Amino acid sequence: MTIIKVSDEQEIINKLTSYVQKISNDAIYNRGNFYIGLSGGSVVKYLCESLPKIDTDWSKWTLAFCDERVVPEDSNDSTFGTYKRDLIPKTSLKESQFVTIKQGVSAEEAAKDYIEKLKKAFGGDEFKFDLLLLGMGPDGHTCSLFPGHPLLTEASVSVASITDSPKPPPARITLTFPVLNNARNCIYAISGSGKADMVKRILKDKEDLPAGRVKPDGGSLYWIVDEAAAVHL
Ligand SMILES: O=C(O)[C@H](O)[C@@H](O)[C@H](O)[C@H](O)COP(=O)(O)O
Repeated sequence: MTIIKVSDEQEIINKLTSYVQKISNDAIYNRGNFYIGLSGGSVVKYLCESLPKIDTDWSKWTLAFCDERVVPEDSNDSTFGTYKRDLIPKTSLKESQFVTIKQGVSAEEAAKDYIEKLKKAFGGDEFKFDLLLLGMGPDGHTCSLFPGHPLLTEASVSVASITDSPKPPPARITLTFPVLNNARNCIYAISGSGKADMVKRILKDKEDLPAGRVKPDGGSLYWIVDEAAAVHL
């Protein structure tokens, strides 16, 4: 694991630009494509600033979601909806390059459908992402994997549904830990004093919290943390 302390959010954005550029171009050079998993929350604004600065072959990108809210795409709560509005226009990405959730169905149905969509995208049932971009909530959750929730030990499915998310909206789908820990690279982008306690508990005290359970087998893990969030490290 590599902890990268930066001064502020702008530096988080700059670091994301350089890391995602290197990882994406390595993937495209070595395998001809790049599979990235996107999160919601504050990481969205970082990525909508950093990704358009990248020099890459956008046509080789497949973009999926580490988790997604089960809401209409035009809802302000839709993670894809936000990337569609704030990222796509700044790049040559097409909507069809995004693996999006089925609309108008239950969270359970959306999760099952998402597995089928990922199988098509990856050409098989091993979902090995080149990069997952992750956030962490103040309670130590990541994706839609929350402390004390039964999904923390879910390993029989790659994508699970939740209808009691402590973070609204309640209905979501989420990648499960076997997929997260099968990634080649995972990057957390974390900022603000509101995360400082949890950053300390996970990175310094080694407490067992969901965001700390992301340890990609044979992959690389980076925590990009600004000064305010890293104050106790
Ligand atoms: O859809 C979501 O809500 C996210 O995927 C979620 O896991 C997010 O990354 C964390 O809640 C951190 O969000 P903040 O960075 O906004 O605190």
